[in-house]
Amino acid sequence: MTQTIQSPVNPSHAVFELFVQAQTCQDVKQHFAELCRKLHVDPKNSRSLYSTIKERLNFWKAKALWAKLDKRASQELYQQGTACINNKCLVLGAGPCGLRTAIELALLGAQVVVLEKREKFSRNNVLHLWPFTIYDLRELGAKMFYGKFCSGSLDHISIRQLQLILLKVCLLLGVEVHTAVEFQGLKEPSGENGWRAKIEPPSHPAAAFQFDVFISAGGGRFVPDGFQHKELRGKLAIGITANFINGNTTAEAQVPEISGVARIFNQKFFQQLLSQTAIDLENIVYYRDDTHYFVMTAKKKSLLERGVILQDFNDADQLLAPGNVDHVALCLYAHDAAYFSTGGQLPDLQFAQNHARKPDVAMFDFTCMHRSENASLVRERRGKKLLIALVGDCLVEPFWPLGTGIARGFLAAFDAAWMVRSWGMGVPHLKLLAERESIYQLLSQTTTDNTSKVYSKYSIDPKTRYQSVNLSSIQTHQVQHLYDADKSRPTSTRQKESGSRKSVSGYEELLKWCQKHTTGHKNVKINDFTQSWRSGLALCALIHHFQLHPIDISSLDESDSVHNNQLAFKILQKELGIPPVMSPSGQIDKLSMVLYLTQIKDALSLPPKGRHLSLLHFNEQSNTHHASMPLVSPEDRPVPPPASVPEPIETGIEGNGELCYFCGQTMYVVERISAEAKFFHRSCFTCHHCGITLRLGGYTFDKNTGDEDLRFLRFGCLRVDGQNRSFKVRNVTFRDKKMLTSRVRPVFTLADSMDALRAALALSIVQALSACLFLQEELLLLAEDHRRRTRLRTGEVLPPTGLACP
Ligand SMILES: NC(=O)C1=CN([C@@H]2O[C@H](COP(=O)(O)OP(=O)(O)OC[C@H]3O[C@@H](n4cnc5c(N)ncnc54)[C@H](OP(=O)(O)O)[C@@H]3O)[C@@H](O)[C@H]2O)C=CC1
Repeated sequence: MTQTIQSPVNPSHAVFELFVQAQTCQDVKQHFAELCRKLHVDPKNSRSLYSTIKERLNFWKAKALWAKLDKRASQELYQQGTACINNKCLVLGAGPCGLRTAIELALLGAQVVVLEKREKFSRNNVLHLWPFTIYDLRELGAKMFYGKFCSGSLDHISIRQLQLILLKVCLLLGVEVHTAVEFQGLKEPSGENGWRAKIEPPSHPAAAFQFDVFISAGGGRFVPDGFQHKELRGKLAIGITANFINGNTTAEAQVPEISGVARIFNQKFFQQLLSQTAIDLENIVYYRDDTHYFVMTAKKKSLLERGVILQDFNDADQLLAPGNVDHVALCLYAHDAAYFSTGGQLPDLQFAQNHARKPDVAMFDFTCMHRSENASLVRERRGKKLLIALVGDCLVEPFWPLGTGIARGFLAAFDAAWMVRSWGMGVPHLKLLAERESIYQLLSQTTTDNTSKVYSKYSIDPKTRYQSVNLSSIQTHQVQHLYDADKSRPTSTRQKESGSRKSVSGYEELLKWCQKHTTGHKNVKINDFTQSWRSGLALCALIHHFQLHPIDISSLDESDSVHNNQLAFKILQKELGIPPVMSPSGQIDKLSMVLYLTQIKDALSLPPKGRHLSLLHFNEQSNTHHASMPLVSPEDRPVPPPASVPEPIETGIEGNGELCYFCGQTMYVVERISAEAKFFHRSCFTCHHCGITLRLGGYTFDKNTGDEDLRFLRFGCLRVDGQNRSFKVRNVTFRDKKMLTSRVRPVFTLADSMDALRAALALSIVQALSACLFLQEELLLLAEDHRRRTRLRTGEVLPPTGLACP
């Protein structure tokens, strides 16, 4: 029976009010349970919960919230809450990202259960919000739940408040949120049961929940089984966070916030701080929220001098181990820094309490970032498939000083929900994995500038958020390893155990494939990945065998390796879209060659229409060659050539046509790096002053300010004896003016190289892996470097200079 409640004295209105205003996780859950009781709603009926509450709670204040939630729920892609009607999702972690994902899954119509091991929401630390997150949260009713939400120019919120807002929305949408429940692993299907979770306490009802989607949002240190996390550690940078009680007095409200002051912008401030307090900082931020929140980067030397760190160690873990930190001295350090930086306007600074009821001050090494190699996988046991996806810090830990954490966390939450939608709608698992990984490639590059500004159009559809997104940059054959159908052991274990064995067999397999498809060609004998390819004839033989382009192979001169290689590189780039990875005249690097040949093999193993489009440019002449081909098995048989005239291959243009900024010579993918929108050989990136090889992120630069075209850049070492060096202008001109202003190029570089990286990873060859990890490190540094320079230009706070140094 429908019960409509309109009286202003209706008790359910009062309970609703209590629910809206509740300021602890327990209160929120308790008032929500009470609201359900008052409205005679069974909270277990998750799918109809929201509509029933809405129907029965006809309260003006609630209606304003319903209007917002209805607006979001009316987006077509949710299909009126039926897109995932048959899916059951378990979300690990009730941090902001887990809860935000849960909301989207509920809107898609899935049954959603969230597990959180903490009993309380107690994190005072404050998160920087990008404009789209502010818009998104407003549209979910944030302002109603938390009146102070982003008022005025505020663009931050405490983690605790954010969790409370999202928890309230979750509960209204029928999400079950269980706190004080720890996820301990997945239980494989057995008997009639599907996938379940092993949890603590084991008797908790959530242990019986069977699901087909598992979202891991357990934070930065949580690595679900089957995923590989990569750690990127920069030069030591010690972060300190401190929260002080906000008495919300008028005097406190007048103290200006510090959205970020970095040493390089205010030398005087930091020098005075040092001389008056012996505190040496790289930067400091102050936000006034539920608490007075300070976060700063401190120099090790000053921490040692003030007795915060007891003993000096090179290893960061040892250095910051609890036993090596004097907590009282740390509190004093944070207090003095906060007091000084607010000009003494907060005279009565008292620490707020953390979850352990201790002064809320923490010190950590925040240069260490974790990032998952992939965003998703599908596991199948006993015919039951489970989609697993990562979101939030569990997927990519943010580089703290950039304030990107929650924005990228929400983007990943939307992306994961988009994948679950495809899953619910029956998209083949390899296709949705490939799409998810394609989108994941963009995540670390996202900024407020390169994401859409039309926030009102944001949805879980990636195209509404990313300005340019290629949903198929990763193809299904590249994600086969993310489909784990092994019945006995998890992927991670198998990978660890068989890594090296697979590498060896991977080499052999590739070698055999090359031998098989080049037999019968004069002067071609393949028995390794270096010497056998030197003359270029082996590559030409492969091209000839597969009839990628007509080559008169008998006319090629074995001694003219440069010409032969140039010819092969051009054809392979044109016909298969595979760029050369080395110079036609240079040394052959085994790893590069393996990578190159694997890409060729992969491309040629695809059905003809899956190859590069330009395969269509075969002609009758190719047929002639076909007749003279050696015999091949049916599955290897060359593609029947369509009729058209092949474009002539100019061998005079080398490689992919990019020239090094410094030496002007051609660059190949593996030897190319970039800084300040300039591209150059790794070996050419040297200090102008002393000639030492520079690392990405570990350099400084200056430009000739008198030159309007910014034509001359000088690069050099970061520091010598504490002083920035001065450099003479390097007299180099650009060949391509487009390079001068293009700030987007590093992003393309990243994407290009990530493709190469993924191809190499697919090889599962140990050498390839280690080299690629190195490459990825460089790429991450490159991305940070790019952001760093952007922030430098826009005058925002910068991380300390040492941060970007590898
Ligand atoms: N100090 C700071 O300022 C921090 C900021 N953040 C920021 O918060 C934002 C959101 O982060 P998000 O990705 O949601 O991650 P969070 O760390 O906020 O949330 C993850 C939650 O999952 C819990 N959890 C971990 N393992 C388990 C388990 N096995 N079973 C049940 N619960 C578990 C964690 O508890 P527990 O924490 O006890 O492990 C935590 O409460 C990001 O912007 C991030 O950068 C995140 C962490 C710290």
